[in-house]
Amino acid sequence: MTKDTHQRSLVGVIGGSGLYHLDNLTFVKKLELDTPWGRPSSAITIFALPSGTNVAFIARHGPHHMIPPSSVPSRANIAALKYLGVRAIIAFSAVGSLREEIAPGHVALPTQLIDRTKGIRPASFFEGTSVVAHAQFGDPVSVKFVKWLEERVQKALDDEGRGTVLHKDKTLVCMEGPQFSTRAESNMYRAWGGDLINMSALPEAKLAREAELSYAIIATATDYDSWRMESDAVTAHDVLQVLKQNAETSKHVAAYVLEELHHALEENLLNEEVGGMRNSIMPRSDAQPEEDIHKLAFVLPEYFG
Ligand SMILES: CSC[C@H]1O[C@H](OP(=O)(O)O)[C@H](O)[C@@H]1O
Ligand SMILES: Nc1ncnc2[nH]cnc12
Repeated sequence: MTKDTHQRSLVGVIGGSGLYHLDNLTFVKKLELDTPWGRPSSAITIFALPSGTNVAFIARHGPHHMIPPSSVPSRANIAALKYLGVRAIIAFSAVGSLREEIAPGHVALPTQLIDRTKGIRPASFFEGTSVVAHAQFGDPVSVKFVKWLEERVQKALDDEGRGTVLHKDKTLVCMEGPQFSTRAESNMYRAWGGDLINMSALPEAKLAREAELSYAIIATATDYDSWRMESDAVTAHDVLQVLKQNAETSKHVAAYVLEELHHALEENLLNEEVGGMRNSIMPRSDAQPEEDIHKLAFVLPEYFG
C-alpha cells in the first residue's frame, strides 16, 4: 500500500447507483488499497480535471454494482479516502422522493438524515477497539460545505440546460433495504418530515464525520417510492429507467464544481469538521492495546499517530 503522494486528491467522490465512473474526466490511474477495515468497494480511481487537478473516485456498489446497500464497506471507503489525503467528499445517491414537488430527475441537497438502518452495518471506526468516542452528529452533513455547493450546483444545472430543479434543505431517510418500503412505511416517513429516501447515506455520513472529513450528499430522485396510493409501488425497473440520465447530470455537476472545490480546500475554506473529534474521544488510558491505537491512526493520525 502506497500513499498517492505525487498529486494529492483533496476531493473524494463516491458514486452511487448508475454512477460507476467519471468518464467525462481523464482517467489517471487506479489505486488498490487495503485498510484496517478491509478493501474499499472499488479500486480508488484517480480522474483529472482539465487543469490536471486530481480527484479520487469510489463506486459505492462496486464497478459492476455487485455490492448491496447493507454490505457496502463504508469504513474501508472513508478510511481509504482519508488516507489518500482527501478532505471533502461529495457523495452521489439515487433516492426516492417522498414529496410531490420532488419529481424523478430532480436534484436535492439534503441537510438532515433519519436513520432507519437496522444496526447491522458497522457504523464506527471505534467499534471493536478499546477506544470510545461519541461524534457530534446534530448536523449530519457539513453545513458550510452544503451551503457552498448550493449556488454551484444550481449553476451547473443551469449550464447543463435541461431545466433540472434543485431542492435544498431536505430530510433524507436512510432505510436498510434491500427491499423497498411498504406503503405504510413510506407514508410514515412523510409524516416524520422525510422528503427523500435511500439505503446508502448511513453509516457513510457518520464515518466521514469520525474521519473529520467534510461530507455532502448530492441526491438525484429516481421515483416516488410507494406513498402515492393511486400509483404502483416503486420497483427497481422504475429506478433503472431514470438512472442513466441522472448519472449524466451527476457527472456534469461533478465536472462543474470539482475544480473550485479543490481550490477552496487548498485554501482551508471548507475544513469545518477538522478538530471535531478532539472533544468526542473519551479520555485515553495506558491500558488501551497498541494495536487499537495503530488501527485508529490509519484514519485519525491527528489523535492516534
Ligand atoms: C437501485 S435502487 C436502490 C439503491 O439505489 C440507491 O443507491 P445509491 O445511494 O448508492 O445511489 C439506494 O441508496 C439503494 O442502495
Ligand atoms: N424508493 C427508494 N427507496 C430507497 N432507496 C431508493 N433509491 C432510489 N429510490 C429509492
